[in-house]
Amino acid sequence: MTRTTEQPWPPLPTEAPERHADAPAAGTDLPSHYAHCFGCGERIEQGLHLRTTACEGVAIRSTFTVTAAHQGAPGLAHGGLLACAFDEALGAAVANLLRRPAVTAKLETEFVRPVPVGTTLHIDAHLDGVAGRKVYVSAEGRLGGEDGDVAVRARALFVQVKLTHFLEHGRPEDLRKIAADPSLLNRRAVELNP
Ligand SMILES: CCCCCCCC/C=C\CCCCCCCC(=O)SCCNC(=O)CCNC(=O)[C@H](O)C(C)(C)COP(=O)(O)OP(=O)(O)OC[C@H]1O[C@@H](n2cnc3c(N)ncnc32)[C@H](O)[C@@H]1OP(=O)(O)O
Repeated sequence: MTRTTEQPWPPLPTEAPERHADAPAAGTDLPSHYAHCFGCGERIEQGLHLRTTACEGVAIRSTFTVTAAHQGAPGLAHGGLLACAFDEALGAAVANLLRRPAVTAKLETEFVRPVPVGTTLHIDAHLDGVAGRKVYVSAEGRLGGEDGDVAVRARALFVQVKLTHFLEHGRPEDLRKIAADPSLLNRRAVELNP
């Protein structure tokens, strides 16, 4: 079986991603983009509670601590939730560094080592290339620290979208909740009307 990482990446010619002039400075802790996001939201008790910091260049670093609520096999993280953690970290890289809203079109994950409950996964995500609205981004997750063994690799295609994407497709009652309490959404993450 061919491993994901043996296939060319990005899969087509791209331009080098350019960090937006207003992207958060390296070392800045990035707030959750939405309080009810399963990946980073503070209002989801059993969510992943990813924490993300901007790095130099076109990179970010996230941490995710696996809890008993995230099990697949006894004492081990569920692979789907690990994929979710990477979706979140990759999306945070795209949105915060390019400052444009984008959604995941394709996400590939490679599970290299089991991730036990109680482990903190350190996820380094970096933008790899841009082709029109398409943004190619990849990440590695290490066990226990930035020098730990790689447990998961992921790469994804994000497609930049307009604000209308969320307004047209989002459930009206959730959009109304944001209108009533704008603090649920971090509007500074991206330029909503570039
Ligand atoms: C008031 C609200 C404000 C909100 C503000 C938010 C701020 C956010 C801040 C911070 C976020 C950080 C964290 C987020 C983390 C979580 C991210 C997620 O989980 S996102 C949910 C899951 N993903 C979806 O639900 C997408 C569903 N899919 C779609 O909506 C469409 O398919 C979409 C937008 C991806 C593309 O549709 P088209 O009609 O716009 O464009 P077309 O022409 O189809 O595709 C564009 C290009 O991409 C290629 N493409 C699309 N899908 C592809 C695929 N699967 N594989 C390969 N290429 C693909 C196409 O071939 C095309 O390429 P060519 O330009 O022609 O070269």
